[in-house]
Amino acid sequence: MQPDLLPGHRAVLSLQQLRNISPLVHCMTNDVVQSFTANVLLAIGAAPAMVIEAQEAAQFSPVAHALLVNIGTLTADRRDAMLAAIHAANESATPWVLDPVAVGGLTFRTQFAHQALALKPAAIRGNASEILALAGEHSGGRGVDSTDDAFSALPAAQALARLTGAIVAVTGERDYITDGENSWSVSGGGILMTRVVGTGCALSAVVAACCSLPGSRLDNVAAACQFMKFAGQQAISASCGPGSFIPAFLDALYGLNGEALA
Ligand SMILES: Nc1ncnc2c1ncn2[C@@H]1O[C@H](COP(=O)(O)OP(=O)(O)O)[C@@H](O)[C@H]1O
Ligand SMILES: Cc1ncsc1CCOP(=O)(O)O
Ligand SMILES: [Mg+2]
Repeated sequence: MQPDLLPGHRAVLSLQQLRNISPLVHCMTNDVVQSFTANVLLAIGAAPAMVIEAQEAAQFSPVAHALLVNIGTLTADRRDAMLAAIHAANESATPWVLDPVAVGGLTFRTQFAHQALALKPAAIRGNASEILALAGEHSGGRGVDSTDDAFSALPAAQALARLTGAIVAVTGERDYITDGENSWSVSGGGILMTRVVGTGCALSAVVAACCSLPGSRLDNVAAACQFMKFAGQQAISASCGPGSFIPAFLDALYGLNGEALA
């Protein structure tokens, strides 16, 4: 059975809090999406900082409102820096989010992802193939892209949430967000969102921002997914291909307002 859609008023509440607090998000993300991720956070009203040196990362994560760990271009040095940042974040109760890019097919990042899972992420955001792989189930995946359907990965997302205590968001044509017991679905967006690089990675950064907000973490993570779906859909209407989508998407995130979301 499809979970209920996140009610509009829940997304509105999260947007108000996001704009009031403007969370500072410590991003440890991949080389491909640094600038896009920073621009998405700024456009929506949060504040990015990409701090990656191990000693600085451990110093910075306790100061930030949230930490993003994205394994898209993982190296041994980055793994060490990420672990240092995660441990420091946990000591200061800073929520951290895992984006398990292309987990499953590649051994080094898969080992790291499992090591990180034991360190209690507040949320995990991935495409369907990534969530299936992380949950130890048979999955497809083609490089960083999913070949599985998000709804088919919902049981794996629920199992992963119960196992780790994280909110798990599995994205695709519809997004599903679960704490293992309760789940929301989020609709919107469009296929053009998969024809530019970094929408998933940037969503994970927005998820991190929303994990720092007061109230229900399940609802706040679902709201993050709703912001991106909604802005994506608006941007698709206003653009004619990937090139014009990106500026339209940033404009739509900047212009998100409660009235439209509700
Ligand atoms: N077929 C689709 N239709 C509408 N939105 C989509 C579709 N596929 C992905 N999205 C949206 O694109 C963004 C990135 O999701 P996804 O492609 O699943 O992640 P990733 O980029 O990590 O593979 C999310 O906001 C998701 O909801
Ligand atoms: C193409 C690519 N290669 C390594 S990380 C990365 C970016 C993936 O971005 P997203 O998961 O948001 O599509
Ligand atoms: Mg991804």
